[in-house]
Amino acid sequence: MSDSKLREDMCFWAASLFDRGLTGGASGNISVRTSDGGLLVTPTGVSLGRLDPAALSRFDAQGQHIDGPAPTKEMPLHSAFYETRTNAGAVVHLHSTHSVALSMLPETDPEDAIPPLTAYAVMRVGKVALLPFFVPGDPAMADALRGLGGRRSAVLLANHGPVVASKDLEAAVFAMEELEETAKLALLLRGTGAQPLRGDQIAQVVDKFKLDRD
Ligand SMILES: O=C(O)[C@@H](O)C(=O)COP(=O)(O)O
Ligand SMILES: [Zn+2]
Repeated sequence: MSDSKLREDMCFWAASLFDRGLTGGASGNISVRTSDGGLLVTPTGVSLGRLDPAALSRFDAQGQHIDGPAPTKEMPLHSAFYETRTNAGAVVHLHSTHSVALSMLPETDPEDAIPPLTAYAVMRVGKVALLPFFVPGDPAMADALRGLGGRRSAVLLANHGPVVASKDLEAAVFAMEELEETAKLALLLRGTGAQPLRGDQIAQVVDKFKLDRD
């Protein structure tokens, strides 16, 4: 895909996420792989609702900032995803309300923070690891992600928000939407005795769609 189409897509999806209230203020950030192996990255401190396609940060394939404004402070986290999941084509981080709420509940399983409530969540999101709280921009967050060895395409940062990597930007946005909807369902169903999918049901979905889920 051309650089200009990627820029347009980033601004389109960023505005769509912002307009739907999935992240507010200047929160959240997005990066996308370019055809030359570099990255286009949202600038720090800018609302996802007001991105300018001509004002995105650009990195070369060696990870050097080559033009555009200063990138998101979460660049180490985005880089850690690309390092450990070599087929990742996009990374999206938001402060979506229900996911943030779930990250703070004592019963949230750090190994499986977004419960497998529906087949679509299993297909789009997979198992989500809960990472501890870090101050935004702390490179230690990237080290914690590296510690997962690329086994997870989505993580939930405690008291902060979700981060998703996927093959391209549209897939990352779809996964993020499903992660947030599943977190919302989990909160709605809290204390009702509602059951997530059983292991054998998850295995059927994994088998049919040839997914990775360990
Ligand atoms: O929570 C934070 O401060 C960051 O993780 C964030 O969401 C926005 O930071 P920038 O991308 O540096 O604007
Ligand atoms: Zn954030």
